[in-house]
Amino acid sequence: MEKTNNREPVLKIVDLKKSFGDNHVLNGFSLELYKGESLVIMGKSGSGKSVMIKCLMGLLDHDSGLIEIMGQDLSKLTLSQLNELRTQIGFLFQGSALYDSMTVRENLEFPLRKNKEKYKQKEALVIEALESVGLPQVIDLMPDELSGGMKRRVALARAIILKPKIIIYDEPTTGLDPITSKEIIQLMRDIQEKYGASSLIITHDVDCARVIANRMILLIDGVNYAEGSFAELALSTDKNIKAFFK
Ligand SMILES: Nc1ncnc2c1ncn2[C@@H]1O[C@H](COP(=O)(O)OP(=O)(O)OP(=O)(O)O)[C@@H](O)[C@H]1O
Repeated sequence: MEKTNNREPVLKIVDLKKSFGDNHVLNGFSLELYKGESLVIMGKSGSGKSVMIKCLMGLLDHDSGLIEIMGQDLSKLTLSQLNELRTQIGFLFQGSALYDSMTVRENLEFPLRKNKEKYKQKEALVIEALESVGLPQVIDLMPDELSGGMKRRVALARAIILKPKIIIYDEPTTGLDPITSKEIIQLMRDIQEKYGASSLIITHDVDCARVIANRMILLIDGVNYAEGSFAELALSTDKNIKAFFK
């Protein structure tokens, strides 16, 4: 049974630990993501952000700790339950990650292929998702006919096509110029509003964090080094925190 309400997190990580041999990447990382919230995670390169995402998507086994998605303990799910849960999570991969040999339409149909009901409505769903990102006209183009910003929009359309309750953004503005970055950030806000989803955003981009974050966590040495609003963290005098806001 779904236990989501405003006070119960849609996503909960408690004391997550993950090592690769002597490389202790996550040493007790925790987070709670609430309904309708945008939570930004910032951490240096190599601090374990991708490892954390892989653990919470069930793509990598964690050593210890709890991961709960919409009230369901990930470690207790069968593969088919896990796959079902994954359909409720939209994922914007670093660098868009569209399939180059498929048209935009085929890229967007891809997440629908395992759901017979949704697949029947694929035309309407593809058009709706493309309209949400302002690009209905590119439906029959190939990815290499699109600009970087358009590719990111199409990738975002693919991430939301199943109307997910949680959207995970991995470096959503990386590789984009400042104006296109602003457009993508605005789009993320529009989508948050339209779909009422909760967003987990991994980013190095301070401007992105400033605009989008309701709350932030700084990940250092595999733990939550600091948490707070953008304004609270940006005013900190701690040198490790200040380093993020230079
Ligand atoms: N499958 C793996 N096997 C061994 N070590 C790994 C594996 N995946 C990640 N690591 C190690 O875990 C650490 C964290 O890597 P991770 O990719 O999570 O960093 P990140 O914070 O996402 O970095 P970036 O911002 O550059 O993407 C690194 O030291 C990396 O070498």
